[in-house]
Amino acid sequence: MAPLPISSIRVGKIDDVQELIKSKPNKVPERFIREANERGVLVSHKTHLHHHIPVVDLSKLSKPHTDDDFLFEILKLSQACEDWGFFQVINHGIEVGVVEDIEKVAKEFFEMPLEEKKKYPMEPGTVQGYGQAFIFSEDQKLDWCNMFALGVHPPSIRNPKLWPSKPARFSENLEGYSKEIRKLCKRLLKYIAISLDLKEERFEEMFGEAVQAVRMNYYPPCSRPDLVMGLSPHSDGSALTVLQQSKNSCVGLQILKDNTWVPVLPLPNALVINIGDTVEVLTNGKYKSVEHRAVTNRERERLTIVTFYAPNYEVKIEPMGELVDDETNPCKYRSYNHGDYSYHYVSNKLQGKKSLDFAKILN
Ligand SMILES: COC(=O)C(/C=C/C1=C(C)CCCC1(C)C)=C/O[C@H]1C=C(C)C(=O)O1
Ligand SMILES: O=C(O)CCC(=O)C(=O)O
Ligand SMILES: [Fe+2]
Repeated sequence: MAPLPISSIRVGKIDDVQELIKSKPNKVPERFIREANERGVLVSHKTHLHHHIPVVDLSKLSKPHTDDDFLFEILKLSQACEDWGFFQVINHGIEVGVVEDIEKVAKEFFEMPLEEKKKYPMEPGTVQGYGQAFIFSEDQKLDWCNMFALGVHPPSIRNPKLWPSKPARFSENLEGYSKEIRKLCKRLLKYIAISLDLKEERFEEMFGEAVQAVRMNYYPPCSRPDLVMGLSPHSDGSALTVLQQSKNSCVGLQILKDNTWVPVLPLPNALVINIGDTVEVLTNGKYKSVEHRAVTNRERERLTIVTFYAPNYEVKIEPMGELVDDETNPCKYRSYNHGDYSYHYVSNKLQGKKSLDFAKILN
C-alpha cells in the first residue's frame, strides 16, 4: 500500500490536545468545535439500561461443539454480529498482566513531553506515528484526541523508526500483547465461521498472512464535551477490531443503533469486539460493520488500545458464495483487492460508513 503524496496535502495547524489543556484548560479552539448536528450529545446511561451490547463468554465456546453452553453462546455471537456489529468478550484467556502491561506503556507514552512524542510524527497522508490521522484539509475539524498508531504484522508494514525507544518496555509489551490479540482474532473468526455454518478455517485460509495494526487513542478531559468529538463517527476498515478500554475507564465509546447513539459501558476484564467493513462485505451484509464514535468527558481522561485485524493486502475480497443467492439475497458488494480498500480507507476522512461505498453495488 503506497503512502499518499505528502506534498499535496495541506492540513494546517494541528494543536496537540494534551498541550492545549495544559496551557488553557477552559478554552476550546474553533477548529475543534463541531457543527450543532455533529456534536457528541451526552446520553444518560440510565436511559440505556436495557440496551447493552451483548456479552459473549469465550469460556463457553471452548466446550465441545455439541454442548448446550457452546450452542447457546454461538447463537448469541451470531445475533450480536447481525443486530449490533459489536459485543464484549469475557473469559477471553488473555492474562491480566499482558493487558495491564500494554496499558501501562501506552499511558506512559502519552504522558511523555511533546518533544519526545514528536520524534515519531504521523506525517500528513500517513496513518502511522503520533498525531491525528485522517486529516486532509486546512478547514477540516479536529478530534479531541491524540493518537499513536503502528503497523505490527506482517513485518513489511512496520516502520521501525516509529517504534519508540521510550518508555523502555514499549516495544516488548506491544509485541507480547499483539501476539495474544492475534490469537484471539483467529479464534473469534473460527467461531464467526461456525456461526455462519461455514468450515472453521474458512477465514484463516482466505486471509493469508493477516495484517495487524494498533492504534492508541488518548482523550484528555475537555471543558466542553458537548461541543467537541473525541473520535469522529466511522466504521472500521478491518475484518475485526479489538478495543481495550483502560482500567476504570469512563464511558466514551458510542455505537449507532436504530438511529440512536448507544454508550458502551466498560466491563472489568472485557474486550470490545466489532465487525469491520471486510466481514460485512464477506458476509454480504449479514454481519454489520456498525458506525461508532468516541465522546469526551469533562473531568476524566480516557485511553483505548485498538487492534485492527484484516486480510493480507493481496487477498481478493467479495461476498462469500455461501451467503449469496441470486433470487433471495443478491450480491451487494463488488470484488476488490484488500490492499486497494486499505488505501482508499486511509486516504479519506472518517465519515460514518462512507468508505464502504467503494465496494457497494448500487442498483
Ligand atoms: C490511524 O490508523 C488507523 O486508524 C488505521 C490504520 C491501520 C493501519 C496501520 C496503522 C498501518 C498500515 C496498515 C493499516 C492501514 C491497517 C485503521 O485501520 C483500519 C483500516 C483498514 C483498511 C484496516 O484494515 O484497519
Ligand atoms: O476509543 C474508542 O472508544 C473508539 C476507538 C475507535 O473506534 C477506533 O480507534 O477505531
Ligand atoms: Fe473504530
